Amino acid sequence: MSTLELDELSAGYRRHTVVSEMSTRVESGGWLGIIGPNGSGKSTLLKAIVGLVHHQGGVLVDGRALGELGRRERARLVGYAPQIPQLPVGLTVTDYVLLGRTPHLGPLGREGAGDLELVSELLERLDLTALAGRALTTLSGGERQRTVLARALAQRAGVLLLDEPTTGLDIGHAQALLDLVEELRAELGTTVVTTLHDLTLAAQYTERLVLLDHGRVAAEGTPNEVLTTSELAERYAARVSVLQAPDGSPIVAPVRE
Ligand SMILES: Nc1ncnc2c1ncn2[C@@H]1O[C@H](COP(=O)(O)OP(=O)(O)OP(=O)(O)O)[C@@H](O)[C@H]1O
Repeated sequence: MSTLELDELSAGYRRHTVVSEMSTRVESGGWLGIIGPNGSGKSTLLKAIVGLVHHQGGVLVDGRALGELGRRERARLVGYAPQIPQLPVGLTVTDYVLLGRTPHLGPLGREGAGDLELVSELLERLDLTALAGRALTTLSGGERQRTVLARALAQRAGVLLLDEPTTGLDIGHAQALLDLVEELRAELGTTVVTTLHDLTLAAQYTERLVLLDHGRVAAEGTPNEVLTTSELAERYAARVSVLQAPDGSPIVAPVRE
C-alpha cells in the first residue's frame, strides 16, 4: 500500500525539457493512466519517477523522497517495466523473471521456495509456463513483452509503473495482463501508473487519466471527463467518435473521413 506523489516534476535530456512541472497524486491502490500523443513525454515521465533521466522536483512514495533512498530500497518501493527493455543475453524466462525478486533477497542473494513459487504463479498467469526454460532471445515480441511484465510484477513493489504494457499483445493477452494488474491492485493494494495508447482499454482499467501534450498536463480526470471528441481532436489531430460501453465507460472509435 503506497501513495505516489509528484511535486512539480520536470524532466528531460541535456538542455531539452520534455516534461514540465507536473504535479499529481495517486492514492494507495489507485490506477492512473498517462495518455498523450507520440513524443508528449509519457515514457520520460515514468523514467523520471524511477530516476533514469535527469529531473527536478519531487517524487515521493508514502511521503519519502525516492531520490534520497538507496537503489535496493527504491526497487522494493517502485517496480518499472520499460517500453523498450534491454534484455540480458543467455538468460531463460524463469531466470529473468526471478531477477525481479533481487531487492527482496537476503545477504547471500539466494532465492527461496517462496520466490520460485511466486515466479511460477506469474508465468502461469501470463501464459508463459511452456516457455519457462526458453532463452529470452528466442521469444516472439508479445512473449518478450509478457516476460518483462512478469519480472516487474515479481518485484511486488507498492508502486508499479508500466510503460505501454499492452504494446505487441493480442487482445486476449492484453486483457489477461490488465486483469492481472487489476487483481494485484485489489488483493495487495498495489498503486499502478500505466502509459497506454489504447484509449478504450485505458478507460476500462484506469480510474483517472492524465493527458500529456508537449510535456504538460492538458487534461486530468476520470476517463469520461478526459476522453471527449473535442479533446482528442485537438491533442491527437484525430477523427474519433466517443461511444459508450454497456458499463458506461467510453469507447474511442476512429472515424474514417
Ligand atoms: N534519450 C533521449 N535523448 C534525447 N531526447 C529524447 C530521448 N528519449 C526521448 N527523447 C525525446 O523526448 C520527447 C518525449 O519522448 P517520450 O519517449 O517520453 O514520449 P512518449 O510520449 O512516450 O512517446 P511515444 O508515444 O511515441 O512512446 C520526444 O521528443 C523524444 O524524441
